[in-house]
Amino acid sequence: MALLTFKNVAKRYLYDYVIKDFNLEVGYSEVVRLEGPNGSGKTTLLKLAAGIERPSEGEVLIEELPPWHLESKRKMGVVMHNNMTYAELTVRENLEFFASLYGVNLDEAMRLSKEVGLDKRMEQRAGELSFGWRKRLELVRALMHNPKLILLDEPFVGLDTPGKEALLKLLREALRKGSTVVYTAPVGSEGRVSEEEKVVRLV
Ligand SMILES: Nc1ncnc2c1ncn2[C@@H]1O[C@H](COP(=O)(O)OP(=O)(O)OP(=O)(O)O)[C@@H](O)[C@H]1O
Repeated sequence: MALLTFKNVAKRYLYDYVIKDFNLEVGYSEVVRLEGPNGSGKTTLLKLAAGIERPSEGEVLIEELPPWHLESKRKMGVVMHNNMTYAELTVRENLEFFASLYGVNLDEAMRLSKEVGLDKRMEQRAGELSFGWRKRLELVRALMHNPKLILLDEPFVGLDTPGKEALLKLLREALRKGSTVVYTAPVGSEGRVSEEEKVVRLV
């Protein structure tokens, strides 16, 4: 059984098809890079995998269930362009809130925070963090429950070298533990999650 399956998937908004007849099987401990120009449907594919959007045709599955199923949601960690952490809460409050939401111990969030240097910013409000530090917080928020499937929309965009290194540190650790990573990247852009990643080109 694959971890993530797209079976003859199409997505259209009104009459315009963004995705047509898309098929992909992603296995365990794999890294898949969805690469394509602006507007090719990368974000749409991630939204379909995350259950944020439903396909117009075909089927998306996380193991054997649709991605909007609660059991599927528990298996995934998602970082899109919009932040899911709360601007008005401090870093610590956000982590406490999401840990209770996921029903996990705060220890893992604290450990991950330390790995990327967020431990020194615990009392800062999330809304006051710079782009790169907010991204680190989003990543810790997405990884604290050890998801099997990590979905990231253009994770390298806007990060400086230390930011990219922090991102790769956490992702490589998750991969070693058996997680799968699916991420999008603008065509020709730099930054790779893994040497052995599978590249899916969109047009
Ligand atoms: N909610 C929506 N309603 C209508 N059209 C949409 C909607 N969301 C996306 N689209 C259209 O779908 C197409 C693909 O968008 P998508 O964001 O998936 O592309 P992308 O490859 O991620 O692009 P980028 O690299 O610019 O982020 C675009 O033409 C976009 O205008």
